[in-house]
Amino acid sequence: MRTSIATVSLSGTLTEKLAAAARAGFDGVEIFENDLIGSPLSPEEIGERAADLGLTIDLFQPMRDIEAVPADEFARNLRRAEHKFRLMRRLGADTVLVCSSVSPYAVDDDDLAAEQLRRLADLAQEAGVRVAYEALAWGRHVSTYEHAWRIVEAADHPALGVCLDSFHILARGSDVTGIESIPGDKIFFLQLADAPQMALDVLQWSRHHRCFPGQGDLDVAGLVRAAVRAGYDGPLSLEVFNDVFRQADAGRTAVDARRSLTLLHESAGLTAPPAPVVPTGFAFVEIATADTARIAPLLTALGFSRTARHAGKPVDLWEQGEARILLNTDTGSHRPEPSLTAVGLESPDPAGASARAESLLAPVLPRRRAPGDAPLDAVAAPDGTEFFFCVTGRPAPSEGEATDSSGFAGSPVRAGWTGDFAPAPHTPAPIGITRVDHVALTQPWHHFDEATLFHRGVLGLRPHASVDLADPYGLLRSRAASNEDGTVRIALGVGASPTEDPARGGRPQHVALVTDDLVTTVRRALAAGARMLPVPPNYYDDLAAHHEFAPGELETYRDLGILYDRDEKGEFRHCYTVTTGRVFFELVERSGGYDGYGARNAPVRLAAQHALAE
Ligand SMILES: O=C(O)c1ccc(O)c(O)c1
Ligand SMILES: [Mg+2]
Repeated sequence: MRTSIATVSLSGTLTEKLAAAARAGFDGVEIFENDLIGSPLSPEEIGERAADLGLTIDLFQPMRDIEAVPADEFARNLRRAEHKFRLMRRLGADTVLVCSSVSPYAVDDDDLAAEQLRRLADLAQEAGVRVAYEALAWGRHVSTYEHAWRIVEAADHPALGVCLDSFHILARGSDVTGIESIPGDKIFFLQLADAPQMALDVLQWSRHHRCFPGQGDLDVAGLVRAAVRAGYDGPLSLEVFNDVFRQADAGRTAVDARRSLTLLHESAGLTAPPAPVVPTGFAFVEIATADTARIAPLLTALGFSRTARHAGKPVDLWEQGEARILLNTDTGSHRPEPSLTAVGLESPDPAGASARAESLLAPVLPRRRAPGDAPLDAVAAPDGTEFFFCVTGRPAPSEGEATDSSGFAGSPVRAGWTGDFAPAPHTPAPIGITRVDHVALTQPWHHFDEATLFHRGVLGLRPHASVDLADPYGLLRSRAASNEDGTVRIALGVGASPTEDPARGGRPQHVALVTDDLVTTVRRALAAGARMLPVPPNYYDDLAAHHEFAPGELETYRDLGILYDRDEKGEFRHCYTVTTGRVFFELVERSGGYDGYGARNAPVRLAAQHALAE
């Protein structure tokens, strides 16, 4: 279906908003009156600008407090409407949105509302425009779509229909199946917005916390399906009032919005992008550092060995079990401190994953690869982290196929990305780490919703509930996304962080590593010289109040700085290294199907990191 976006959803001047919407691939826009009033361009010039950009003006809005008012008030409203209808002709907009009245003069009289809307529609018809009546969830007497439709049906005028807005409908918990009994040609417009579930006054909720479909908790796709079944064939238009988007870069927001609509088309059973490809594990985590000496000793103490070096680039592969870390010293001058720059995801279909990413407007990265390297498909996430779709340990090609000088088969059938690496002599000294558990990526505060949608839509992960974690200097919001069996887990965090140091390039990220026996692994790490994060004794007093431990168990945890959590399924033991540059490591032991991340311990960890950074 055609796509549209309300100018209120984007930041900037009207011309900036139009340009951003067009660049992101929208077909049309809803023009908010305030954007027009504040523009130096005449209505004709705005219409021309939109047309030059290939955008239609699908809606002009809003007109307020029109209906069910005393006669003298209504006469003034008609005068105002006449003026606006002329403006719409100059602009080239043929539909106007009329919100249900919030006026103190409005009376609870459906017959009067229908009669006055009919007279408004007469005037609109003369001016060659149509009126779409929308029930605001906080309308004085009309606050549901069913009620708005009863009035429109009674008015029975060809230039009068309803505007359905998913926020107003779903925020009130209305049943959307009633939409199917509205004739499709009387649904003049469909506005779409999602929102996180909040126990908030509905007006405040609507004006500040709307988000793009797929970023909140409302079933926007179900509503779209109902409207399509009713026969609606107009644009799917995003109308998102959001404090963050009002400040963010309009170009980026428009791309995020357009991605949301593509995913909405998919979940509503309309057109679908290439199918999602769910990753099946971590292939590698890449840390960039100008100087490997900054991080190599820690990796060694954690039991990693440098097993291979890239044939053509200054990149070392460090391995232990199935945990693989790339140390990349090709950082340029802007990233001297160790930082987490890329994640390799095991993909059953890298080309398919890349095709989906591209159709969802994810920035597909230039290959920057030498001829002969294994092809790697990669995209940039909203925080700049590069995600590679790869296959590790692809079976060696059969006898007789061409091999290159390194002994590996030539492209395209070669041993996956590891085929680009030449083995390095090493003596393994593992300490029990088996694989990567999760990667924690801190997000720029104004890209959190975008990042959630990206990880779900582009990477094929399922987002979990968002949790708020107390930090001595603020609140950290964290939201994990994972595949079904938990072999890929990414924790997205945003908010103040005690160890944030802009001079070092931002907040720390971390890599969590799995061990089946944390106590033994930590002892070995400490013996090998790893510096672990000290945990205050008060934490263990508190732990003793909450749980019973075997004799000596709690003391062991206290000695080693191990944190503990339990859920209905199992137990979680974890601890942290100190931070190096922008990176630290977590060691985790999950047992019995524990599915969380130790959220209750996060405030202690954040405080401990802060204490150390002082
Ligand atoms: O918040 C408002 O006033 C408002 C205005 C126009 C809309 O379409 C809407 O959904 C809300
Ligand atoms: Mg609306």
